[in-house]
Amino acid sequence: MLTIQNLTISSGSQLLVNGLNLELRAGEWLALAGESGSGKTLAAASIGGLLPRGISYRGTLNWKGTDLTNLPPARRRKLLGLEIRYIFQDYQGAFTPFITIGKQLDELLSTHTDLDRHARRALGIEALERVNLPGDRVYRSYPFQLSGGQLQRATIASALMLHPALIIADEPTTALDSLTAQRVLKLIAAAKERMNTSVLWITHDLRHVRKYADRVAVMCRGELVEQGTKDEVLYTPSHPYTKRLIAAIPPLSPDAPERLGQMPLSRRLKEGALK
Ligand SMILES: Nc1ncnc2c1ncn2[C@@H]1O[C@H](COP(=O)(O)OP(=O)(O)OP(=O)(O)O)[C@@H](O)[C@H]1O
Repeated sequence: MLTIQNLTISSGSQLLVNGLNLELRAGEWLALAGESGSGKTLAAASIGGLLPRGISYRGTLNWKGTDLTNLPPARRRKLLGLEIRYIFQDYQGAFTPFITIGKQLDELLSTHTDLDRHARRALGIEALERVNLPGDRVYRSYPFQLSGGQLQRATIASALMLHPALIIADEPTTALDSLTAQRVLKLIAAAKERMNTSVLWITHDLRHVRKYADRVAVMCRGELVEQGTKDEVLYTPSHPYTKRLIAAIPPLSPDAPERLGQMPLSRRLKEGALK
């Protein structure tokens, strides 16, 4: 479905991502993990043509047989409205501040569908209710009237509303408290089940990976150092960097750090340090 081959991203002479190869299948949740600065965000941004100014790339990006590197702007806008949707860590910037959530959902629907005003409103409210928000009220609200967690759920409602084939989620839970983060993960997992949506989940936190991902790819300093099924990467990591990343996962229970720290890695994982 999505194939990335030999993706190289640079800023002037500085190489930021080096020869990345990745494949994402329909209905699959791929976690792209790695420490801050390892190139995850840039790799994900290149898929939608969203690289910052001054950053260039080469390589092959293929989406369902379409070459993403040479898309005309109108086709790219349509692709990003309908088929591939991003969810970012900075959900505060996802909506324009002084336009109601409803109007912004309505604009998206009127751009990409032929639905009439009533059907668009109903669909917008339904999308908000699917992410457990009080649909009618949030539809009439301005972004600044919502809490951080509500706003992130509204961005997810917007991203899922048109049943995209791929969600690219760039650390969407980092700024949320852990309960809200769990809720967001569950919402995306439910959408994956319901609509066979593929998920590219960018994270530096491997704790969430065990529960939700099918496969894991690990980046270090711009290079892919390891990829495989979740179990392969988490339980039998082969690269020293992956081993360090897993060893650095904080234990879940505050009263058990020493006990967990003394356990062999495989047992720590099984005991839930990665839930
Ligand atoms: N606009 C830019 N201009 C120059 N260098 C950049 C730019 N954006 C990112 N970089 C550099 O590219 C490298 C990869 O950055 P990227 O944001 O992809 O990392 P990341 O793995 O997503 O990190 P994080 O988890 O902190 O988001 C870093 O060294 C970063 O400093």
